[in-house]
Amino acid sequence: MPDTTHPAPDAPAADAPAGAREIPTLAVEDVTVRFGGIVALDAVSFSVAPRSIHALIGPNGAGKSTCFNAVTGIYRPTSGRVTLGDAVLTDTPPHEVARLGVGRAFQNLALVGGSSVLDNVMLGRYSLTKGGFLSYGLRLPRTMKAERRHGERAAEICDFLGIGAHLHRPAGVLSYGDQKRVDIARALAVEPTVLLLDEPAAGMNASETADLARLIRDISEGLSISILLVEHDMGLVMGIADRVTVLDFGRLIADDTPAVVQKDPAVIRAYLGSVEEESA
Ligand SMILES: Nc1ncnc2c1ncn2[C@@H]1O[C@H](COP(=O)(O)OP(=O)(O)OP(=O)(O)O)[C@@H](O)[C@H]1O
Repeated sequence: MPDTTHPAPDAPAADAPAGAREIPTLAVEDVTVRFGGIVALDAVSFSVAPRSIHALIGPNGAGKSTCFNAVTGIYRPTSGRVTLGDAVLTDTPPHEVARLGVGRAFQNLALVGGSSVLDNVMLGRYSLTKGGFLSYGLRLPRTMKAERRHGERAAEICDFLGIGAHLHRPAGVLSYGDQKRVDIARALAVEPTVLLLDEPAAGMNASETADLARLIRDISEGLSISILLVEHDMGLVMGIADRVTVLDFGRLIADDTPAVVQKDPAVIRAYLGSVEEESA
């Protein structure tokens, strides 16, 4: 992936919800999620401080994806709640969660490969419009003016992520690293106050992962938003996170700075245990 060389885009357009960029705390409060007899999350609580890079880690099956899905309203917790400032995300339908300031990039690229980079990023933008996707389909004059403005903003975000040169190319022909950037651009197109990144380094080699670490720092510093990151690459996590929450079998076993978490005996045991299970 190329380095990010462009300055951060200006503050969001006037009709974007993030407005003057007050960044609220994301709080997971005593959240339990059960699937039949499986307790995927067991009374988990932690907070993502405004403008921090916060990692959520744990061995396979620890409950990380379940936690992301609870934050984005895809799963309803059995008990507990998730708040973003005053908004209760767990009372909000999934399609409204983006509008409240939560952007999510996915583990498996969910791009429309045959559509242009710009069109893919604009898909994120439609959640900000009053009429949504349908009003654009009808091509009303007012909506076409708004579409131009949204298109300009989407292009700015792509510039910031170093993919501005590819705006009109089909997303599917880009390198894996650049497709990942398109996915992140689409998540940023909702003008989030918190960006959720689900295993962004999966499938990347060491040099792509180093580029990604720089990109995540650039997003954090340039856009001044919070980032919650699920990631298995410990080098990446420990290198960029301000704080690390560790889950094991659905329970929170550590929540501290990277330096403290790395030395935590419960964390070491959880990871060693998972390695022993895999090799047994
Ligand atoms: N929709 C579901 N139905 C039933 N069980 C589920 C569902 N989603 C997750 N689980 C179970 O909940 C537990 C936590 O799974 P989850 O996918 O959240 O873990 P994870 O930490 O994201 O794992 P990985 O690192 O492998 O992606 C696992 O036991 C999993 O099998």
